[in-house]
Amino acid sequence: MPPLDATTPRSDAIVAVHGLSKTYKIGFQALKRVDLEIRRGEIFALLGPNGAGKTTLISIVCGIVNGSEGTVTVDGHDIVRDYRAARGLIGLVPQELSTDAFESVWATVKFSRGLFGKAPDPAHLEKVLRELSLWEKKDAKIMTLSGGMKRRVLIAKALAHEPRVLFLDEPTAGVDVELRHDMWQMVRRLRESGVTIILTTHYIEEAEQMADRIGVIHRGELVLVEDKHTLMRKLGKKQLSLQLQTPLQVLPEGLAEWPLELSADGGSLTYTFDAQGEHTGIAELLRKLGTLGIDFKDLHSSESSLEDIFVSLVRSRA
Ligand SMILES: Nc1ncnc2c1ncn2[C@@H]1O[C@H](COP(=O)(O)OP(=O)(O)OP(=O)(O)O)[C@@H](O)[C@H]1O
Repeated sequence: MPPLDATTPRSDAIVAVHGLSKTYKIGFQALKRVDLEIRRGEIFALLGPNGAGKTTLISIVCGIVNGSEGTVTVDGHDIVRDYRAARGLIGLVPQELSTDAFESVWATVKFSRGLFGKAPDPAHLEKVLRELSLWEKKDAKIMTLSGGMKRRVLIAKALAHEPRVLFLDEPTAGVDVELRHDMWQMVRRLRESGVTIILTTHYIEEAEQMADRIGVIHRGELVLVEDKHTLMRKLGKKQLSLQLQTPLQVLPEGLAEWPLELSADGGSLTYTFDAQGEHTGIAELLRKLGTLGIDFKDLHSSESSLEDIFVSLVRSRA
């Protein structure tokens, strides 16, 4: 099925992926004709269960893995024909640090910039290190840093050559809450400075907090690309819970046609309805309860989270 993306006019795209497939040598197809356009200046979250193909997709765009079919351009530069120009626009924050542990923070970040043939710019590197709260550690050897600091070094390395597009592969996997929030703030600041951000994550909360748009990848297929708020509105459900004055033993017959659930103790009724629908049915339900003599002492409503939506999407395709 093609992704449900009616949202991206072409001229906006800073990364354009068309018909991208990847079959690994062992014959496993990790990506199936993926079409995706990332808009200039957005934060795009790529969600998917383990093994869905997120890292494969990122690795192809960054030139680490070769695609089998299809094209990818970064700001108009084809990643194969025009590799150096395309790669120079990209910063990649991988999951693991593979830098020499005996190097200082400053040396490793300086080296990263040099890799892209950029002229030395100590002022830029200082700015990056300061923004990541690494300036005090600039002379420390990588091996002496905490796990959180090492993560920051990964980001500093990726930003050393002033990329226009930053890929973050599971940026906050295994980091504590404080660092996670610091990272979110940093990502937002980067976006404000005009950098386009693409992140993969298992943490739905991260996508919910950060992303402008969300792509869901499942078994190598991009099954959906949508504006975050539209996604939550479109696929979200709302629930109305009523705390009953007197517990019910069973759901009365008069309510059989309503999508209602009675709690195990009979003390509350939950009504699930389409959050987007014009007609919620709440007024009728409350009238019906009145005529049946069912009184309630409290009521509250809740909306499904992105997590509920994601789980039901992936489940429906299992
Ligand atoms: N070099 C390889 N050779 C063969 N199969 C591979 C190779 N690299 C990845 N795969 C397979 O391709 C599929 C997609 O892997 P990928 O790492 O892209 O998934 P992912 O969505 O990033 O998963 P995770 O969230 O676990 O990191 C997996 O089934 C994986 O086993």
